[in-house]
Amino acid sequence: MPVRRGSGVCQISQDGRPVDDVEEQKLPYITLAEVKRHNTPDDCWMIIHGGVYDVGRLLHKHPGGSQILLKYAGMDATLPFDDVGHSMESLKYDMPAGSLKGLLHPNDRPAGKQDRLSESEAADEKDDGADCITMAHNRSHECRMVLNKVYTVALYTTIIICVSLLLYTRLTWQYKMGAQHAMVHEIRHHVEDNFASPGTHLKARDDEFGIPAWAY
Ligand code: HEM
Repeated sequence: MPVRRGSGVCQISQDGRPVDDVEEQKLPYITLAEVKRHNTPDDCWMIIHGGVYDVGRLLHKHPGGSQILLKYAGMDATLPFDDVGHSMESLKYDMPAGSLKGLLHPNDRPAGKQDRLSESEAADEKDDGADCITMAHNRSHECRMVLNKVYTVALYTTIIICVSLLLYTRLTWQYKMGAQHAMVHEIRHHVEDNFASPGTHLKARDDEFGIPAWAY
């Protein structure tokens, strides 16, 4: 007998307990071929998380509309069901009572996919979750390692460029100064040779123009 619980309906066993556990309901296995046969608006089944549901009575009550459900008639709708963000609770409480016809036959389950409906397999799911967290952790660690390398290479490149610029500036400056010194020497000798006795008033001129001693 179906009764309302929370926002939806759940099944009650013969001794009056709510039947949440699928194993308790002794559901039959249903093959994929059988599910595929129920693919019309009047006879619409679909597989969600390993459970085979008759969604006929949900069609016109479904908040997301009937069209979207019909799109997956006779098919495994687990991925779109999850993508939209439905919770597993939704399957239990929003699905009209008696909609769960059976479990998808193990031979027809996608490899590596767990049936979330039985407890032992729910435990496996937990492990899967832990695996996912470990994988995500490892990935983020790898990402950080790669980023560290990128930052290190960028830092060394910047240092090399700065040092090269400094060296270049220093060499250019030295070259320019050398050329200036040579010019000053040349002018001085020219003036001394032609206009003055060595070292007389030119020294005064040098001081006047601020030409330092090291320039000679
Ligand atoms: C067969 C079992 C399903 C049940 C019991 C169910 C139940 C619900 C419920 C209760 C809502 C409104 C609140 C919520 O987002 O949880 C909803 C919304 C919706 N559902 Fe489903 N649904 C089922 C399957 C599907 C499937 C297979 C699809 C395909 C993509 C789907 C698409 C949607 C969409 C698009 C919305 C509207 C979401 C929004 O407007 O935010 N549903 N469904």
